[in-house]
Amino acid sequence: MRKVFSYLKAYRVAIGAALFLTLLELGVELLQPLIMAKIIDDGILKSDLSVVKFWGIVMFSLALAAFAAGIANSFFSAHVSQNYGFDIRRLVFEKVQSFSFVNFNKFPASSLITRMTNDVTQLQNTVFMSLRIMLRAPLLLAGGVIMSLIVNWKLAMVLVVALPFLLVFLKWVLNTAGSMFRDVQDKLDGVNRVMRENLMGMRLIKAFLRRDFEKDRFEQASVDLKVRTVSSLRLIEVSIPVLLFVMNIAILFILWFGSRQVNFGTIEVGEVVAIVNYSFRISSVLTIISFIIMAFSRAKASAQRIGEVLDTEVDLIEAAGADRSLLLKQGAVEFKDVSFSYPESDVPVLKNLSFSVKSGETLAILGSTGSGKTSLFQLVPRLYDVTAGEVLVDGKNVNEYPIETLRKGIGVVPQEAVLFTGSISENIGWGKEGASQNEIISAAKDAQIHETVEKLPNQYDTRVGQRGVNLSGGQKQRLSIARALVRKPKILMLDDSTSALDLKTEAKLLKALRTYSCTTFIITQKISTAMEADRILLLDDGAVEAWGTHEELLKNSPLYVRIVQSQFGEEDFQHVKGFKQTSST
Ligand SMILES: Nc1ncnc2c1ncn2[C@@H]1O[C@H](COP(=O)(O)OP(=O)(O)OP(=O)(O)O)[C@@H](O)[C@H]1O
Repeated sequence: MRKVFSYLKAYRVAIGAALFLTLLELGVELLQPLIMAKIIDDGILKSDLSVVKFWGIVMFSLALAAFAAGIANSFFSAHVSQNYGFDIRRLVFEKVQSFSFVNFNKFPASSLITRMTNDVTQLQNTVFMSLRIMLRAPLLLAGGVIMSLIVNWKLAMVLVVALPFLLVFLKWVLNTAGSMFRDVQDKLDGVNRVMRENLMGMRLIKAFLRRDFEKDRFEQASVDLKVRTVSSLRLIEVSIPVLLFVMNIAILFILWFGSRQVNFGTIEVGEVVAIVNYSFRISSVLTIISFIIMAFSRAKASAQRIGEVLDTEVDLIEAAGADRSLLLKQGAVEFKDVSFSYPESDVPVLKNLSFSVKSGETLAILGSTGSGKTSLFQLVPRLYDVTAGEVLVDGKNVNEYPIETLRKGIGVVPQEAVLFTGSISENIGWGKEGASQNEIISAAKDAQIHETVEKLPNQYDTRVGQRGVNLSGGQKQRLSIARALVRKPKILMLDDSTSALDLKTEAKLLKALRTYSCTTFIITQKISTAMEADRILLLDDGAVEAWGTHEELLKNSPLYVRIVQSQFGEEDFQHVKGFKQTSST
């Protein structure tokens, strides 16, 4: 938490200015009752109008100065709080960008969004409030007591006795409210999670008629948030009457003692008025302090949550000795006895895989669902690290490459096409920083999406709706492929990315890919696609069932033969066998 607040150091000058102006305002506020006492005792009670006039003008001038100081303070406070919020949001965003998937598992997306938005706003508001009033309130409290002691120490002892009780009580409220607001922020994560899932799955919810079910789910999350918020606020609300009750009793004492002393002639009326005035100011300050406590408790919880993100150790890091000069030149890939299990599970997903793909070759990966195809993909660009064995690119372990170099040379097309809000052009160009329009169009042509884009109302400037809502599945897939092609990767990895394409379009795409000097991995379920590859890797339950050319697999792998038969039927199977044998001779 301390670390989160330490980023305020960058604004120490503006903070200093804001605090100085607060002190100015505070000084005026503390002087006012004294001047008032002077006007009453030396002016009104002695019927001396010149004293009333003089001190009246002084009081007015001071009020003007305090007004100007207040405005300037607001300016500095807003400057510091907004910039600080901006910095924290950027830091959290950058940190999240560096997260590995293991880190992501610790923080659900909805929670990260709340931390980057609501939690940062809480901090921002608290910093603003601190610079405006948080310092002023305790100082006014202490100043009020000191000034009362100066006016008449005997009478002011009432305040000296009452205040320690109040301060202990306030500390208890602060600690208790802190943990309660932590719960509130966690419940807010819950509401965001349900909301996010609903917005993303709206089509499914409508198609499955699950509106009422989702409504109940949302209501439950909302009720949880409301209950927690109400109980936290209630604590603060209850604290205000307690504070005021104690202070009112203290004021009654002051009036009772004061009036007796006035009768005995040991104290001036103005002095009693001044101390009562200070007491009322202290009462109002205590109310403000309750609200400050609320803000601070919330900020404390938010700072903890932001601190958790910033302090997270990114476990997938560049090796200390990564060779910065290393370049990914050929794109040859070799798996050497690779085993892998996801970090939070002991179940091996890939078992002792060994195979290699020469530069420029195409490898098709086949296997039943859950056999580990996507997991295998993730090891090449180091989205995960192997548990055992080695993944080599151009003969070097992937760990030896700077992560940026490695990933720059790889074009990944994920199973589910991910598009961003923006134009078609921007979505394709996203794959390569500074891609020219010609490069974008050329990639689109090879990905077989150019003709489709040309028919759109604004061609390449057509906006892609949220997550590509205005595009078909096949169009989204081809845009994703274009995005990977535009970076002219040395290794291209297509994760079942042609599943929504018709056979003719797919054939054209595969032909275009041959013109790229890159090593290509294609996860596919279709034998017709696999047959186009130089080699095929057949995975079964995370292990290599077979690896080789189509013909070799037909000879050596009964499982491959069964898959071919199931997709082509016995008659066409003979044809497929013959066709491939003929074409290879
Ligand atoms: N993030 C994860 N954490 C833990 N286990 C996972 C994770 N992702 C996948 N798995 C498990 O790893 C195994 C292999 O999954 P993977 O996605 O690699 O299979 P796949 O062959 O690509 O499947 P499909 O063809 O259905 O896409 C599965 O049993 C799956 O449950």
